[in-house]
Parts: sequence; C-alpha cells; structure tokens
Amino acid sequence: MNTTLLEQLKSFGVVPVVVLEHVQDAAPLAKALEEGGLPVAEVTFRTKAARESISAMKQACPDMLVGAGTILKVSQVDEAINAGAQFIVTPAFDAEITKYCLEHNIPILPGTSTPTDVQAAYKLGVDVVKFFPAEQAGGLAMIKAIAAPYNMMTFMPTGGIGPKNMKDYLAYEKILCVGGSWMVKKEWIEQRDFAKIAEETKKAVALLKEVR
Ligand SMILES: O=C(O)C(=O)C[C@H](O)[C@H](O)COP(=O)(O)O
Repeated sequence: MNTTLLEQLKSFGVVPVVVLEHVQDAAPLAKALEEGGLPVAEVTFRTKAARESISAMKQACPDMLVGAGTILKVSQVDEAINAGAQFIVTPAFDAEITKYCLEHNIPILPGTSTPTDVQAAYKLGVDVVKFFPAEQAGGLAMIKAIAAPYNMMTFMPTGGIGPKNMKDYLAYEKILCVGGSWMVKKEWIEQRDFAKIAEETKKAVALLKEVR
C-alpha cells in the first residue's frame, strides 16, 4: 500500500465503520467525525446510499480520508472509486477483488481471519489486511499468533472493538489501526444526534492518545 495512506491510517489509529441509510446524513456525519478529531471513515456498501454518501462526505469534508467497506464484487470497486473512495476494504479475502485493486493501483485492505487468508493475501503482494471479525475470530491473541510467521504483515482488526479493548490492540506494533462502529452507532445516526457522534469520537481520540 502507498506510504501516504499507510501513514494516514496509522496516525488516525481508529477507522470509524459507517452504515448510512440516508444520503442526507453523510455530510453532517463527516463533519461530526472531523470535529471529533477523526477525519476518516469506512463507508460500508451494505446500503443503497453508500455510493452517494461517499461523494457527499468528500464534498462536505474534502480533506477527510474516505474508504469503502463491505465490497463484495469487483463492480463495486469502480462504483466506490468513482464516488471518491480512497481505499477499498473487503470483509472476506477475495482474490479477484484484491487482484483487480492491485492491478489498478487502488489501495485495498482485504479481509482475513485465518493464516490461510493471510497467506493468500501475502501471495498477491498485500502487506496490510483487515482482520475480521476480530474479537470473534480470536482477537489479539490470534493476530499475534498469525503475525509470528507473517511478520511482514500489518493488521486492521475490526469487529467487536470498542473503548474496552482498543488500547490493547493499538499497543501491539503489528496493528496499523483498528476499525469500529462504536462512535457512529446506528441509533445516533437515526436520531441525527451528530453532537453525540462528535463527543464519542473525541472520547475515542482521547483513549488513542493514551497508547499512541
Ligand atoms: O461491513 C463490513 O464490511 C464489515 O467488515 C463489518 C464491520 O467492519 C463491522 O461490522 C464493524 O464491527 P463493529 O465495530 O463490531 O460493529
């Protein structure tokens, strides 16, 4: 992955994983994350609003780093990039999507949860992977065990991470950053409580500063 993006993800430390049902929530959400001190998001392609939400976030906050998550098909890579996404994240390891991104110089964090997945990513020349679902797939202990043979890899664990365990993950040198939805909870988006999102984001940043 290119060094600028790597450095950005490392310096943010936490990547908010966002599910947006309505495009009109995208700009205020981006502003809330920026206000909270985390100008970065992985916008999941779980909803129809994902593509337009990426555009709206980039328009509202041009300096924000916006990636696309839950990419399940090659066609969605183009949709996401055309909308302004700066990186691609997949929940599972998919060789076709990964190859496509590498061939087109599109930064990708492919999903992994086992040594088999990590080996497949390594074979294609990837050195940063998502580890999902992190807590359910063995957590930090599993990542440490995998990182022993795969010591060239860095990880973005996501799934079950929150204020209670984020510092443990971030203290380990092979963790580039963690992903999570705890500061962008569905109900706060539904209630359009963007002040709450900014506040919870600030708390995440404060915790981050205790370890990084
Ligand atoms: O949608 C995807 O592509 C995913 O990989 C799932 C998300 O990364 C997790 O749902 C975030 O996990 P939580 O922080 O536990 O909510």
